[in-house]
Amino acid sequence: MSSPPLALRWLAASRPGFLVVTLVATLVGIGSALACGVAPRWPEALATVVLALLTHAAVNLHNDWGDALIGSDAVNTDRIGPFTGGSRVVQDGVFTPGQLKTAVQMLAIVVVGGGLVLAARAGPGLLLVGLAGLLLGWAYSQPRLALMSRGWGEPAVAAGWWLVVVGADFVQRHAFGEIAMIAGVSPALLIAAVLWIAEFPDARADAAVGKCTLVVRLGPVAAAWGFLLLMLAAHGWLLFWWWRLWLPGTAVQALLSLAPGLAAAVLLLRHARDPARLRPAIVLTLVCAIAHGLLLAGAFLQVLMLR
Ligand SMILES: CC(C)=CCC/C(C)=C/CC/C(C)=C/CC/C(C)=C/CC/C(C)=C/CC/C(C)=C/CC/C(C)=C/CC/C(C)=C/COP(=O)(O)OP(=O)(O)O
Repeated sequence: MSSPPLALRWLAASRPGFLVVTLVATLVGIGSALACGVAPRWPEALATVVLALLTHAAVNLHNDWGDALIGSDAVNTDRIGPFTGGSRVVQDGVFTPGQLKTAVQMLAIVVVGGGLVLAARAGPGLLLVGLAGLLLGWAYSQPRLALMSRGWGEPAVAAGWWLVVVGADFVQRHAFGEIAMIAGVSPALLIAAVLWIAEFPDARADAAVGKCTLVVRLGPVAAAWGFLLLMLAAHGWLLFWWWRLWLPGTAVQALLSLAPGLAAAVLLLRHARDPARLRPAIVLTLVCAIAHGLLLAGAFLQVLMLR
């Protein structure tokens, strides 16, 4: 059987399904600025979305490179594809680790170049955001720093996607926006929840190669309760700031994502020790994170339309 075209192979390696969370995070950031009355800058908004997606793709390829080096994906026989255990492009012989590294470097050049152009227009604050985000994405999988192996991977993921919301808002506003800083927290925590639940099927392989994620460190039962806590914290955060009138009245609709989130938590608590049965819970967590971001972005859009 002939293999798919090169472009499609690279697209598959970037794990396109997960890129949706980045698209949604940029929409939350752009929305928060526009809802505050900032006049839209559409070319910059488009550049924000494209650069953020390229950054996420680079981080995913870099992670496949890092996982290939430490061997976690190679020994992983429990993965629930396509959600856990990496893209497997190295293990399936599609690309070598060297090719992944070159692709990451090329994407990094494009992202830094594009980011500098955006920063020249929006202000130097974007350099801070961009640098912090790129460092987090790199340090997560870089074998010497390996945040993912030290129990720092989950906070790094939350921080990375919080920066996406704050950065997308900054590009529109040309300043740091408090609303984006507040609104970015719940989507960021829910994206960390996606990583958290995906660590359950991978835990055996991760532990075998010393990739001590929080799920490996806590063990399945405590980690399942931790997941529930994360769900409640994300939605509780939104409720708190909505109650304090910092978020628009329409933002309360984003609490609807608690339904799939709680369903995922119940399934996880039931099957924490039997991760092969977690596919529905992983899908529900993804639905929760994406729905939450879309409902929040939609809430900002409604404010704009009511003006
Ligand atoms: C030199 C200099 C100052 C440069 C700065 C240039 C600059 C301004 C760049 C910014 C460019 C951009 C994107 C501008 C647009 C405005 C935005 C959106 C700014 C945000 C800035 C930014 C770069 C944010 C990056 C955020 C991200 C996505 C960070 C990554 C976080 C992170 C640790 C992710 C890990 C995810 C992975 C791969 C998880 C899988 O892990 P694993 O457990 O191994 O699972 P599996 O086994 O399944 O593989």
